Amino acid sequence: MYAQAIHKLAMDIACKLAQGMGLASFSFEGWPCKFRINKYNFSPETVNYSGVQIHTDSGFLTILQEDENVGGLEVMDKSGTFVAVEPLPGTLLVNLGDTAKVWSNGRLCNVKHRVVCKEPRTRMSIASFLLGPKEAKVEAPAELVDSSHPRLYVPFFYLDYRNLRISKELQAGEALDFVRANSEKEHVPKLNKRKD
Ligand SMILES: O=C(O)CCC(=O)C(=O)O
Ligand SMILES: [Fe+2]
Repeated sequence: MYAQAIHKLAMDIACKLAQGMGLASFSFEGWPCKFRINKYNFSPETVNYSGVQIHTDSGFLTILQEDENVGGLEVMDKSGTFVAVEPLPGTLLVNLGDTAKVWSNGRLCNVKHRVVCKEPRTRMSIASFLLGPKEAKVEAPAELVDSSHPRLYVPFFYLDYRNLRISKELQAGEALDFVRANSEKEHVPKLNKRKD
């Protein structure tokens, strides 16, 4: 089954990322996946218009199966320039989200991206998101925190953070400012407390 295979792949990639950071025994058990099939009804009227506005993904990592024929995905590079991702049949594309940035204590980058209508053809994509832990808080493991790498973000529940992004309408990673450690913004304590 596609969903099972992609979930396993997402877990494998996450484990390899953790291994690469010296955390060979870190487990992503209990980090759920969510799947979304995107259909863009692009037409002559929508050419050059936005299909999906600039955003980061809120979870840990995303595996994108892009349309094999119709491009449109653009990824922002370090200089702030959008780079088009051309369709490449037989490949999957992986990008990291806000949760990866927090979990890695700022070492991994949450990539900004968007979809633009390039041509008047229907475009499909499948996005598979490895989100944040369901029961535990999102936080950098102790191994990634020391005096030269102080903890950058206060631990939070993934769902609270996702709701914060939605309520503040900050979809491109700016909501991370609200969970920054030593933030002078007042809203950190206002992250909704979970009832359980
Ligand atoms: O359709 C795409 O290529 C990207 C979709 C996307 O960024 C998303 O669903 O978060
Ligand atoms: Fe996305």
